[in-house]
Amino acid sequence: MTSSSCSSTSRNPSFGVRSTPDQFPYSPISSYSVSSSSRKSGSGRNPVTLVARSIVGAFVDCFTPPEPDGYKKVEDSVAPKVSRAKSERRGSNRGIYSNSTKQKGPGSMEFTMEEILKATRNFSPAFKIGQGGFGTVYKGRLDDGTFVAIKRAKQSVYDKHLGVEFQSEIRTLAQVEHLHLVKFCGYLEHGDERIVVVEYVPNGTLREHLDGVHGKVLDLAARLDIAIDVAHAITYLHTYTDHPIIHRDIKSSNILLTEKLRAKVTDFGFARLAADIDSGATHVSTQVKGTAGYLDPEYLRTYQLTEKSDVYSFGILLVELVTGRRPIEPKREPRERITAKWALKKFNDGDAISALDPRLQRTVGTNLALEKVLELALQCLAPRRQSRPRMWRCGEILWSIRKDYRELSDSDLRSRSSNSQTSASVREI
Ligand SMILES: Nc1ncnc2c1ncn2[C@@H]1O[C@H](COP(=O)(O)OP(=O)(O)OP(=O)(O)O)[C@@H](O)[C@H]1O
Repeated sequence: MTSSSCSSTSRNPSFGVRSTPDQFPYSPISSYSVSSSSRKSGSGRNPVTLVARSIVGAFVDCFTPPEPDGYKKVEDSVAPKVSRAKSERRGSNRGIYSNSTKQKGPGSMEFTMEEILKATRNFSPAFKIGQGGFGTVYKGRLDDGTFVAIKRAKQSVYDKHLGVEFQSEIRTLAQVEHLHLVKFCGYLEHGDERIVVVEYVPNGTLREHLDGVHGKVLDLAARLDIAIDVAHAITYLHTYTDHPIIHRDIKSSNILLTEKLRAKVTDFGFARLAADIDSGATHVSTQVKGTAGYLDPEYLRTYQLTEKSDVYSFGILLVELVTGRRPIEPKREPRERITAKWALKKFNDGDAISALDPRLQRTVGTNLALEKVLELALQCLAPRRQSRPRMWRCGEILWSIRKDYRELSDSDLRSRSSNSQTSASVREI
């Protein structure tokens, strides 16, 4: 098998591909419930209320004013330089990916420049599908007919990070395989060129769908499916063998959708193996990375990176899913600018429904699911990481929310159809 394939069997065994792609080490539990009445009372005794209050405070304390577009990457800005020891450790990996291993053997994941140029028609602008922090993204077609996304690093990324980020993304992508993570197809390191080839996911990003770019509004059932897919993908990363992987940049523009509106998490540029992070005696990360609006305030304060930082970003994503709004909306009136703070205050006041995306239909099932999703978001956004649930637990809770939502929607549908049958027979009489 050559690199011109994006099937899982093309993996180079030396990367240690996991053999169980979509295993999910737990079963759904339907015992999760929300008592909206106790929350409404605002007595302050309900732990959820207490957490809500401290979260609202934390948003005020920790919020960093956004760049004009509200979505600028935070990169290296507050962080000390990578230690020499760390750079050297990373440098020692170069042999795996560098041009010195240019001979392509069976099972190689290294593409040739010719293959890339052919697939993108010489990086034709007509094949360009996106632009991100890493560089330009092209849609390409391999010789076997497979469509792929070809991510070409911009020069500044290469200059600034000396390929570290590239190698980080390659190392991570090559090790993971899960139905809801974009599949890695291969890479190219050639002179100043750094290129990653991944599975092409055809239906745009979650953010585009929430913005209505693709026409049809995502209904709540699809949004719950997406939340569950993402929870499963991150659980997989966090429970990855002995070395949990922390994604570090969970956000709606990093969730790609398939034609069936199922999610695939992408952009491992910032991902780190927990072993990498914790290799120093201090357990302190050397670089703060992520996207404004999604960043864990405790990570910002302490530089300590754990899986719970992804849980925090996931909490922001949950709020985005039910409100439809971006995490930061600079054009809104001040009390609505930080979406999570605004929505959780509504929830805390017993008025969650007014935070619901206005394009979603208001039904009993929708209201209940909305409340439960916001309660979960509240837990994910707890200021102290110890109070946040683990990612697998988020998956379980969401599974249960979806189950209840489906049951309520079905019974709603049944009662509507029996009502319409009754009125039809009344008319006949
Ligand atoms: N695998 C893919 N399949 C289809 N389209 C993709 C794929 N990967 C990226 N894209 C498109 O290219 C765009 C840019 O992707 P990229 O991951 O480089 O940047 P980003 O996540 O949007 O931004 P940043 O890197 O700054 O976080 C995406 O928004 C998406 O439209």
